[in-house]
Amino acid sequence: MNLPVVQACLTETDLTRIHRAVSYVATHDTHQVLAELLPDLTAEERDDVSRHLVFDHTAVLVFPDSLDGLCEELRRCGLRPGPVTPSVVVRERLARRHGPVLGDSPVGIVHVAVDGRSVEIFALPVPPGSGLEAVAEAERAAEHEAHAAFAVTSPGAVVPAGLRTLLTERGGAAPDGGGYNDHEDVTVLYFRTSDHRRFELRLPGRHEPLPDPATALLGVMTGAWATQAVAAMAELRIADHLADHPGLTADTLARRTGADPDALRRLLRYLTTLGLLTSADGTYHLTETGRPLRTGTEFSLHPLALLYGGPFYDSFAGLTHSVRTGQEAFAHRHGQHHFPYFAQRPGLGALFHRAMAASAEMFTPVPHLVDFSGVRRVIDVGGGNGALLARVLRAHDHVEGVLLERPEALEAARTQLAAQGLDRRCTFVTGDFTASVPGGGDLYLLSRVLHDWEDDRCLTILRRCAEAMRPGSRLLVVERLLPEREGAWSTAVAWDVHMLCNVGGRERTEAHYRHLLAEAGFALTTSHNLPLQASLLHAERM
Ligand SMILES: C[S@@+](CC[C@H](N)C(=O)[O-])C[C@H]1O[C@@H](n2cnc3c(N)ncnc32)[C@H](O)[C@@H]1O
Repeated sequence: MNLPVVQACLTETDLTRIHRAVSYVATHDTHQVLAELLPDLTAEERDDVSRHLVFDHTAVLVFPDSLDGLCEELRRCGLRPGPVTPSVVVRERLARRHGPVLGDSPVGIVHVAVDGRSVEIFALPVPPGSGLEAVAEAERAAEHEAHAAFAVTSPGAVVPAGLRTLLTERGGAAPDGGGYNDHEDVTVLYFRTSDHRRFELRLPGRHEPLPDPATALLGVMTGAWATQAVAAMAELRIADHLADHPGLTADTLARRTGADPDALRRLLRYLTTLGLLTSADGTYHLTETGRPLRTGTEFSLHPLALLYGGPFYDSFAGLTHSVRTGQEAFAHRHGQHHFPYFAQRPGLGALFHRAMAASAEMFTPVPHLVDFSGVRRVIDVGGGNGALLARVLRAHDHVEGVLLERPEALEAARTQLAAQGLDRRCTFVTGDFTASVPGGGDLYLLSRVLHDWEDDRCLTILRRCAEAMRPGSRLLVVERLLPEREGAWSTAVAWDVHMLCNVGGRERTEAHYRHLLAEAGFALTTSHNLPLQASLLHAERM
């Protein structure tokens, strides 16, 4: 007997993609999908998130001969398709990507139930001779419409707002459109993970849409304006005025800072939207974010605001030059590397050292993370204004210090340590760490030095240290570490571009430092997290 010939409506590839989606839904729970999509969230954060949402479905776009044929074929495979409904959103997205070739071809949606969840199958019919084969091929390769979807289970506005913040700021996901669907009374928000996978949040009710792509991009593009607004706030010492007299009006502030009242009011309004000030009834107050711009406080960010809005800002305009050539734009723009440039301009040099001290909070735990019992002498190589060495000497009375620096920086260090009564326990040495490093230390410090240089120069500095050290003596490295996973969020990623553009150095992963240290004769033993996303690497001279 001849069996009826069943005409396949889906290609083998599309059928496999549907089966893969079904098996994914059947074998993954909310936790597993979150872990796959957002590996940067901690386990606690994922637990928190999964209290407010559940994994609902995955989606796949296929290209059957016809929508009826698709449902028949799904049934033949043992799947139970629901009714086909038209998909306006996916049709529009396809039309945007492929233009008029799409004509008025419909796009259907059909859901297949899988263990209480579902697979959402979008289908663009591609009958033979329709001319849509190239569209199908391109879409299969790019998988633009594939996504995982979570249904948010907590009603109200608070949870969705918190989820958005956590997913974008901690999870590294980027908003990718969405909108309100009034048939279902659901708001759908799309996100892209850092490795470009797409997921969707389905929120019951109407919620603020995420910024449209152009608005989001404009926000990024105008970041330089924010840098300058903060620098102007620093130059005018607005934070000091408002800290001394909270609730000043723009007119009073203008009189006290010598500014134009209308222009200042406009600046203050912008700073308010940036979160540095609040305003009520025409009076202004500092926020917690604005407070570190006060001068004369420990860890004041005032000098850093001036530096980032000043010479480093100018050279950031040459970032494309840096990217084309691999050379720092600072030297291209100012004619010299920043160390000699600042050295010839004492005001700028002093500003640089004060700016480095602004982040000295990262050093606070260092004296307690290391065993100093057998340490008599600590050598701080490129010690800047001595902020780290001072903390070590203050915490450990029996330790004496040696600070190696360029001549112009040594005075700042001497003054700092003298102000704390520590200069008698410290020797100040002028020198060049690429030529030699003082011997006789039990412990060596290299804080925020290696990130200033490319690998070759780092190896030279590390080898000079190794030559000065006895086998078994220790080296501590303080740096911001790049995340090992490409695409993961970290402040080090932005600073790496700053190092490229302004300094000619780079930020590195822990593995990169381990490799450099090994090349120079050190074994990296442990690492600790420090405040401000810095790390302390412990290495031993082999
Ligand atoms: C980024 S700062 C870090 C300062 C300090 N260790 C800290 O963490 O605050 C780098 C320091 O290296 C010093 N430096 C640069 N080239 C040097 C050289 N060839 N020899 C000694 N010190 C140098 C600079 O003067 C600067 O103070």
